[in-house]
Amino acid sequence: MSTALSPITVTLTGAGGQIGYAAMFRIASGAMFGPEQPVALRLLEIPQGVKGAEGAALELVDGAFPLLASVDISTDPNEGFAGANVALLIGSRPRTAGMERADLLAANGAIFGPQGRAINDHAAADVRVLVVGNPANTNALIAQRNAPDVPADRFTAMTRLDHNRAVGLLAQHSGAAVSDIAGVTVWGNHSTTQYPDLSHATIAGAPAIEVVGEDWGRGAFVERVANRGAEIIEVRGGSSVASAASAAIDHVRDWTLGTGEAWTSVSRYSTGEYGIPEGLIASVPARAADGSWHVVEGLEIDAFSRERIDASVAELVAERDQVAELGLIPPS
Ligand SMILES: NC(=O)c1ccc[n+]([C@@H]2O[C@H](COP(=O)([O-])OP(=O)(O)OC[C@H]3O[C@@H](n4cnc5c(N)ncnc54)[C@H](O)[C@@H]3O)[C@@H](O)[C@H]2O)c1
Ligand SMILES: O=C(O)C[C@H](O)C(=O)O
Repeated sequence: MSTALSPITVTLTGAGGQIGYAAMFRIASGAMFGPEQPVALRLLEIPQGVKGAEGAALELVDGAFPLLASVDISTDPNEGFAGANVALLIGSRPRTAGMERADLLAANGAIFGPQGRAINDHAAADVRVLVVGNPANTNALIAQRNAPDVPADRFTAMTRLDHNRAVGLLAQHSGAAVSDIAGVTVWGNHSTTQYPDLSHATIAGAPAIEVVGEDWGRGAFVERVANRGAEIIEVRGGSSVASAASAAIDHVRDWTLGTGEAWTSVSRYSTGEYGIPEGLIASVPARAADGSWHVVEGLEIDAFSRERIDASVAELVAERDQVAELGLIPPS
């Protein structure tokens, strides 16, 4: 199919890895921007991962995707982010045996600092960044703080997978359809301190917490969603891949095309909403319109929710302070 629209350039880091592989074919097929919008893919890897990206690029050719305008592979962030409209930062340094949290943050700082600078200097003026690689929120903070010329609200981290998990598990538990569920929020960090909150959620218009009961809705449900990543690792023998790629596509699609009245969960640059310190990349309820996220404001937060949100935000503050001590973000 030929079309008059010019391609949107999407740069994927970690393109030779699992999530990159699962994401790129769906992006090429139109799942991210719709069935009319061509895409140009830029695959950014490190030398050890480049063969995986090359293999995927061969398969992209074999997919004969009508919307796929081009595929380029690079190991140089300055080249890989050149002209990027959307940057999916998936590649990161996983925690290995014996590694302390500070070592993990330092190793990722060495990735996300330079990538932030490359985005700052070479991406398109409208660039939108989604960080998937863990620890996603603090990696996004590092990238954002190293990109002073890019508006801060263009940097986001992925809590859409947590949001989708919450919606999926709520549907499964209640027997409702996913499409009947609204108003779920995941607050805080993409970690086990996150708070999947049903206080404002509805199932077919009825308050979710009344349908499922407070014991489950504020007990087992919260723990299951927060620990779902570990559950997947235990059952699959590896961390979530297709659901993570799908959530990344949902996040960017909503950001670009809008959510309408429904809200979702996005880790975005805080401007102080709900008492979250300014400058943290924290998960909040948000709608998207005209290419921007808008925090859903005015939700009532009861004592239980306040405590859970504060605990997750405290973890983000601690991570921020650690990367500041390591010199990975410039002083504020
Ligand atoms: N936020 C979320 O909800 C969520 C969900 C699932 C996984 N994750 C995280 O996503 C990340 C990727 O997962 P995966 O399963 O694809 O891992 P993977 O190991 O299969 O792939 C990672 C790829 O990143 C590449 N890479 C490493 N450093 C890079 C750099 N500086 N530039 C470009 N590429 C680089 C590696 O070579 C590798 O090919 C992990 O950190 C994982 O923990 C996040
Ligand atoms: O939990 C993990 O370590 C992987 C990933 O962040 C996930 O949520 O599946």
